[in-house]
Amino acid sequence: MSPLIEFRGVTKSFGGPPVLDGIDLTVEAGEVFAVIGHSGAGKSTLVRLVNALEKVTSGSVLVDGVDLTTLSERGLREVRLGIGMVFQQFNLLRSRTVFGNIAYPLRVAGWAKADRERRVTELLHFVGLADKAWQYPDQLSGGQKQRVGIARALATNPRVLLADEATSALDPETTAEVLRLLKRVNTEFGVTIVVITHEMEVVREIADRVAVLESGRVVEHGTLHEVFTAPRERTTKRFVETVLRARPDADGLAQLRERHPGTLVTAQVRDGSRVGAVLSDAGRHGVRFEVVHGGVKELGAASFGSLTLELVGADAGVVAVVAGLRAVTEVEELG
Ligand SMILES: Nc1ncnc2c1ncn2[C@@H]1O[C@H](COP(=O)(O)OP(=O)(O)OP(=O)(O)O)[C@@H](O)[C@H]1O
Repeated sequence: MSPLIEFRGVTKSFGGPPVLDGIDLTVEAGEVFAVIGHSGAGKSTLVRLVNALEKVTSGSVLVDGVDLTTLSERGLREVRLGIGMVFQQFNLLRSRTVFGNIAYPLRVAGWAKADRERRVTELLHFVGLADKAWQYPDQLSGGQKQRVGIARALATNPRVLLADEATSALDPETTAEVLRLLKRVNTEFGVTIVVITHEMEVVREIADRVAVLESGRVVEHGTLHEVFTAPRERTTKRFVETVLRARPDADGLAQLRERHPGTLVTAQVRDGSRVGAVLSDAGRHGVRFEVVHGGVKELGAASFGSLTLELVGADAGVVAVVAGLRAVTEVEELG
């Protein structure tokens, strides 16, 4: 892979204190890169720098090796042609049909009528809306509108798709559908995707790598696996916990204790961590176990999660099982 988008020491201010402060990030060609952060962290500003809707205050943004600060307005227009954008509120033209919306950027780019029709038809099939070509945006559901938005963004064959909170206006099921479509855009067309979101579930579903933005700074970044399984920063840990409640909180623990007087431990579960093998051996130590909290989710090609277990048996047996678990994964005894 090679860098397609690079932020080098980027600072952006609108006159007051910086909204982005010393951003160094690289998005590789062909990946899905997510930027997660709370409202006001600077996410939208970060993507607007990529298609030069905003200009850096200092530092530089490179797209395909070209420093945007060196380009004329004409040069920037050319770069923008290679970048598609998908919005939270879809931004469709209400007065145009689905077909007309998808064809619009092709008109602007001067495509001939026959080429436009071929391309739009192709895209309508790709996003599964061939039967809606002559409907108007107001006749569509939110998920359908976003599929039109994605088709329109892809019309001119961009190399990069910027999706700014593209699923934030959608319910969870529709969100999953739209994310699957974005993933297909990435795998079938090789389009590099930058996803801006405040939802860790979106990151889990789609991203290869993720950066966590807080008050204009990247506080943590890494592969999906790194960030989910070993988050370092408080903000990141909180985001991860929104996807998977790693261990019971204080109230939950108090309730669990009432029902489960045995030893409570939380064990991390990953592919190949052999937690199951250790537990199936617990009987040999005279220990029974019960899963009382937790969950396991897919993370790219792997699984991750945590299980809180009640272990019941003689002290020596419980100690042996906990030692067995510790030999294969991280274990926390809940006090
Ligand atoms: N054109 C502008 N002029 C002045 N301040 C701006 C401008 N655009 C953004 N800001 C400020 O920059 C900060 C970051 O905004 P930004 O929209 O990038 O954050 P965000 O993480 O995308 O948040 P949200 O999800 O709420 O949009 C905010 O404090 C915002 O008020």
